Amino acid sequence: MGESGGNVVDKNLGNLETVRESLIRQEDSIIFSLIERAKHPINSPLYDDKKMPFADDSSVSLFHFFVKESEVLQSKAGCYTSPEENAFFPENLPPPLLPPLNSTPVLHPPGASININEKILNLYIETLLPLIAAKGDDGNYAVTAASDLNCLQALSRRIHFGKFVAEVKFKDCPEDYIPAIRAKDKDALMKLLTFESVEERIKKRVEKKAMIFGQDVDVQDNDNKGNKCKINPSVVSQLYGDWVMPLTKFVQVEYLLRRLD
Ligand SMILES: C=C(O[C@@H]1C=C(C(=O)O)C=C[C@H]1O)C(=O)O
Repeated sequence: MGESGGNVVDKNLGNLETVRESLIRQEDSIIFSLIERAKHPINSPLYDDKKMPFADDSSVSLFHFFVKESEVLQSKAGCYTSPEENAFFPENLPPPLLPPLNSTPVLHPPGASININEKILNLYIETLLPLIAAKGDDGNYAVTAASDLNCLQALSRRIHFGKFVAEVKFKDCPEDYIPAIRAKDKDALMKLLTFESVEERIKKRVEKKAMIFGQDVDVQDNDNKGNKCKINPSVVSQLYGDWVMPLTKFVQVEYLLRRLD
């Protein structure tokens, strides 16, 4: 679960720089999880609700079953008491078995419950998987599902971190945001919170990280040029540009719209 480096939950929120540092650290988690997933081919029967009927519930895929049951366990262990974690199947999750830690909530409650995991899940299966996993079937379905869960949780954590980014931006300059929030002007909010130069730097950095993290390392070979990458670095840059950053900004806008409730 969460390892966003400098947990923002029970410290004060810090500033935009601290929040951005956490996003940078989360890039590593996302890229490593994608590299792990790329070890296996797509394994499409895993996602098919008709190919793997279960005795208890024949209408869900093994993937769905794996994610849902993992979240049941994680919920009992208290994972979803953290505002950084959002479940993919939040309905009817069991309560934590341990008493909650005392922490001061950082997020404004109406925006804290924003959850766009359904969108993330669909995009992951429909769009991202075919870009990072080769065609084919190696039969390792359960291991593949565990790997999917890691990718999904890393992506979800990063995208929903937009709530913390938005909170910091709002606190820094409430006078800029309040008129746009009152007017429910999504375009104006999007403009206020967007920093194009930061986004360009992120796309370049994740591409470079994917190239470095995805190399084979040989002790005798100092020059890794020509090494094949385990995931295509330009796909990671595309993933961030077309998807991760737009969704993080979507979360930021949704959060800000509820900021004065
Ligand atoms: C997260 C931020 O807000 C926006 C979204 C970004 C992202 O998702 O990485 C990057 C820059 C901003 O346009 C930020 O300002 O750091």
